[in-house]
Amino acid sequence: MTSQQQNAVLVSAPGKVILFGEHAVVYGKPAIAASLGLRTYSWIRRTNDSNVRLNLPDIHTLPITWESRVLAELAAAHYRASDWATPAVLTPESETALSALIEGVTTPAVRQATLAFLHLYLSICKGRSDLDTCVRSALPVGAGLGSSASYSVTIAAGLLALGGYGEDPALVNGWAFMAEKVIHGNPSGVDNSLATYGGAKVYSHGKLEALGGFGSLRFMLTDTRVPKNTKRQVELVRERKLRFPLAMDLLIDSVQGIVEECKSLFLDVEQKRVSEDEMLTAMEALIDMNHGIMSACGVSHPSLEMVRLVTASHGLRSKLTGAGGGGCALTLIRPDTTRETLDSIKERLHLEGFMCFETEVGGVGVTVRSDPDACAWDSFADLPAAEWASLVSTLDKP
Ligand SMILES: Nc1ncnc2c1ncn2[C@@H]1O[C@H](COP(=O)(O)OP(=O)(O)O)[C@@H](O)[C@H]1O
Ligand SMILES: C[C@@](O)(CCOP(=O)(O)O)CC(=O)O
Ligand SMILES: [Mg+2]
Repeated sequence: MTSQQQNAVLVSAPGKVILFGEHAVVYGKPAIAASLGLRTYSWIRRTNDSNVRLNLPDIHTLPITWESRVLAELAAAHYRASDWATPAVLTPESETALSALIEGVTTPAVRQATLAFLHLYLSICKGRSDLDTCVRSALPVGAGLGSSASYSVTIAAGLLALGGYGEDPALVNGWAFMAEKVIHGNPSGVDNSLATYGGAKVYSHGKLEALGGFGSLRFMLTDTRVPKNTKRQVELVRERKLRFPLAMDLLIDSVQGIVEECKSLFLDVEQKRVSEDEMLTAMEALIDMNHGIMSACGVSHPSLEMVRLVTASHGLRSKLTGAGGGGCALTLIRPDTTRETLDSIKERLHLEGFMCFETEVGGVGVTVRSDPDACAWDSFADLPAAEWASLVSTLDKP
């Protein structure tokens, strides 16, 4: 633990893209995922105004403010036994107590984010610090790119650093997982692990293993802008699994097979047993198979099928990525795909109201800065989107 408390921190953490294994990973199967170049930024500073303020300009216009005294009383009543060094889940009793603090907040997205923040603040800071927190993301929120996990990681890392409890990634990841539980219900842990550690990895049972080969692939992401909620999507799969266990267990096992096939493909390329071209063709088949299984699990959406259709008409393969039901699709770009082809795919998808982008994968995980320049961001919340994007693009270059 670095014992020095900070007055202000600027924390950032990446979103993620899942290549294979979403949903099945909730049932203990491995998943292949990588961090994204798009990140969430949390700016947290101490104040002496007897308040705790949370500003979430991406999803809520006004900051939400609590008196620190009220939070300290709540911490004494419900968080007495909790300890910053031991990540703990939000209990139903504490949730009821916290809900009373956000009675006026009716939007589910804002409630989930606020509850997650309060749980971390009360566990780690125990209501003892007056704080201003502002979170802004370059990621689309609720689109399958792990915004909830990068949000959780930045809050956890920021509160731990501000309290002088150091920057231990395992601890940050542990608390972020608890915040993800507040937002998702039953997360696998893949998203918060990627947001904490970054890179291109295989995630299995809480552990990450580096995966060579992934970084050399090129992808396009398409945000269908159809809103989805991960908690609901995970529940849908669970309901279907309860209703049809014999069929669903086999589908979930097949996803594990796809992940294993992908791992061995990367190995084959590394050891020159297959050519790059053969690997890409096989990868395309795996993308089709994984998407088909997700569709059979009930988590596709007509908008995602539209992305598949449009990209397939230009010879490219796509699958949903993340929880599905809307959100993003991932398209594998072949090295011989021309700029004109990509432009015409994007043009066609824009006509559907979708947004396409290409971004780096495999960059750094969470970073915490406490230098005055980075932290004196008084206009953090108010900068117009374009200026804000150009400011953050200068930070966290891997
Ligand atoms: N920048 C942000 N500001 C406030 N809340 C956020 C932000 N990013 C994520 N969240 C929280 O995470 C939720 C989205 O999580 P989720 O449904 O898992 O989608 P995803 O993780 O795929 O973006 C939001 O509804 C909100 O509660
Ligand atoms: C569906 C799932 O596998 C990934 C969810 O990712 P996202 O919240 O849609 O970015 C759930 C999980 O792993 O916790
Ligand atoms: Mg999420």
